[in-house]
Amino acid sequence: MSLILSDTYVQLALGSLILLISFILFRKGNHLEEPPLVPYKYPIIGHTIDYFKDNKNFIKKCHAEYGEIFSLYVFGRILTFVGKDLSSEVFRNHKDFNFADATNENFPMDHFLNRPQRFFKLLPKVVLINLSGEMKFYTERVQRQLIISIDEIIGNGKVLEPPLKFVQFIIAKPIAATMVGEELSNDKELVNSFANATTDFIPFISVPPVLGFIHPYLHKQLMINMFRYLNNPFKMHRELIKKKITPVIEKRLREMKEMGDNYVSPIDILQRYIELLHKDYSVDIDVITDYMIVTIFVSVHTTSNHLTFSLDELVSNPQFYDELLEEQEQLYKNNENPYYSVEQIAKMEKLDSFIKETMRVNANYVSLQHLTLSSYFTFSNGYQVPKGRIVYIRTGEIHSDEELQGQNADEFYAFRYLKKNSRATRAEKSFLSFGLGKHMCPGRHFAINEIKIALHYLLLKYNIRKANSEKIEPKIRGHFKFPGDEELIFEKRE
Ligand code: HEM
Repeated sequence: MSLILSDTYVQLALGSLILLISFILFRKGNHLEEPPLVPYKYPIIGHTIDYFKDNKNFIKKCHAEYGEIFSLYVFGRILTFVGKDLSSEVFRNHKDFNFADATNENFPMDHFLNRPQRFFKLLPKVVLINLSGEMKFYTERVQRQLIISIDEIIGNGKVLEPPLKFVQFIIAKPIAATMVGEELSNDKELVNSFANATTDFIPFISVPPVLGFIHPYLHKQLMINMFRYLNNPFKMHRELIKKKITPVIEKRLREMKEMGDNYVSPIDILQRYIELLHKDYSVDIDVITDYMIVTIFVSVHTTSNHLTFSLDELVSNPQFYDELLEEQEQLYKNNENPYYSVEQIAKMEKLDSFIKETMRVNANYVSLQHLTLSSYFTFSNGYQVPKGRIVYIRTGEIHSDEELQGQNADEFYAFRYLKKNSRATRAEKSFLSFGLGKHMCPGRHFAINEIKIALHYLLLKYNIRKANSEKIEPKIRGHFKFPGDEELIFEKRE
């Protein structure tokens, strides 16, 4: 028997038979009322080329022809897309759909770090309670560090090209001060790793999932192996972060043990992780390092991107510049203290509306992918999706819908949200840049405050302009939007 099985042809035949049976069983087992699958010309390739070539117009066309919910065949996988009528059902039913699990399919961070799935479950709570919930402790520190980093990076004036590269450094220092304390945030090597750790991941995210044409699992395995075995600058950042935080963690644990109830806890996210994860004053430093890495990953690049988008919109829409500047000058004049309080920052209402409008128009056309967790899910219009299906939200369409956004939704209007009780951090089904529902971004209060403060100081200190008269357009890669690379000119104001 073993002799027969060892024959390559017999093995191949058996393998094919198993595949065929599984395929038939899969087809037979799926009695669901699935959303329409948009027809495609080329087998295997499906809609992949149209989807990546001109995502916005292709999705628009499919919506016009197939309605609120439809499916496409992209990189060997059926993906379902929903718009303004059904998206809230995805966010509301968080036991049926999960964003982190869908992200994990293409970008398995837990695997990269050799951790089991959902290892970092403390993270959203820590961010919500200890960062966004305790903003008053961080506001002054963020301003102090932003002023220093703006001075270090732009000084008496500079041309930033591409701007995002510089903005990452401006943003990384105050985030480092919040995560690991102000003393460590003076360490240039550490801040460099905070600034670049995420960007150094981008080559991995950008690998086109061609193996997905055979099976999505193969692409995931390729990414994990590339990450683990190829020369990888991200590992260098991780080692550096570990080296820098280790003595601080050890010192803090020693003092916590010695001083007991008299220990005055430093206020930063590192301390929170130490307190939550230590056992008898001993902690696995690799676990804390990985928590730090994931926290950097969700915070630095997202905030830098949106600050850069804001600068691009500021110079591309000069009609709003003077009014935005005036608000900042008023606030500055009326401030009697060296730094602003959370309440004073809340008064930057025009700036808040401007940032929200920037986020609205620069959202990815489709985003917020959610993996279907339950055996199937039935939408209110009767269509069903099976377990394992990734459902995308047509965010761009929702963000440019006149019924939801008001008049001229395709134009940039900086004061769209002014006096409408519609802050950038508010949960609204018409504004999805921070997601919605149970998993809505818990760091949004911190992020918006940091972007506001950075813009406030930049507007006061510099005349900001672009080199030519054309509007700076975002770079589009498939369904992703990135800030443009065009130079931004910062001239010191008198
Ligand atoms: C402008 C900057 C930011 C943007 C646009 C952004 C956007 C998002 C989005 C779209 C989600 C998914 C929400 C969903 O599942 O519905 C998310 C989740 C998350 N964000 Fe942010 N984010 C930003 C900044 C930050 C910052 C500064 C932090 C923390 C320091 C942070 C921490 C998190 C965490 C922990 C989650 C996971 C929440 C969960 O799974 O329950 N984010 N963010």
